[in-house]
Amino acid sequence: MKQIAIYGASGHGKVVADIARLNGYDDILFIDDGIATYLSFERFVQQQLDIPVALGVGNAQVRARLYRRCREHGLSIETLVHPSAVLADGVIVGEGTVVMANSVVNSDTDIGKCCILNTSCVIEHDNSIGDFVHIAPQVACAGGVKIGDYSHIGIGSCIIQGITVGSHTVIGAGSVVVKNIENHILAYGNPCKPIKELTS
Ligand SMILES: CC(=O)SCCNC(=O)CCNC(=O)[C@H](O)C(C)(C)COP(=O)(O)OP(=O)(O)OC[C@H]1O[C@@H](n2cnc3c(N)ncnc32)[C@H](O)[C@@H]1OP(=O)(O)O
Repeated sequence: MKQIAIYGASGHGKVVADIARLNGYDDILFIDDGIATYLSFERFVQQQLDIPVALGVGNAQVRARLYRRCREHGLSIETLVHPSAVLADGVIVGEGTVVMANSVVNSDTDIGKCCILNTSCVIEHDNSIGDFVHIAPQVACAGGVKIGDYSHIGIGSCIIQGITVGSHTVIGAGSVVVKNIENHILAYGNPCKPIKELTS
């Protein structure tokens, strides 16, 4: 039996579990501190199971907190790639990142740690994606795009070549990003424009 724990038993956690199964993990347990039917993190640590943990939480701040907690306890954090995803030559995928079904990441792109590359996203060549970033389903990033840590690129958005999206920034669903967007900004629309500053 190949065991893994998924930290977070929400909808996102279920999809992560499915990818784990497709990577040969046939014994999956969920850790969740908010739902009594699942193992709490504290109880998981007490059991000293010595199995890897994958992060199953969509919110970037929470995911970062859970990542640090796991690292503090010396747990190994699994990186999961769906078998249908295509990762080109020279792609680096950081620890704890989950790459979902039908995603394509092209040459020489760096993906940070604990990112979510959600279903059917396309990250073209020479992108630089920071840590704890969520690229939602069907996002397309053209060549040479940079995205800072903790940012969320909303479902169905596209970003043209050479654009920089700052850190802690949220790009709303269906946006067309044709100009750089600063750190800590909520932006959306076609063309995508800053709407307001974000404090977290
Ligand atoms: C597998 C998964 O599910 S992964 C998750 C995928 N989901 C996403 O990526 C969602 C991304 N989130 C969004 O697009 C959200 O709408 C946000 C973050 C941009 C804004 O959310 P909120 O701050 O709650 O905005 P709210 O819903 O109150 O809307 C405020 C106004 O902005 C407009 N608005 C909200 N989002 C958008 C958007 N993406 N594009 C254009 N206008 C928008 C609304 O129509 C509303 O306009 P109004 O005041 O004229 O009525």
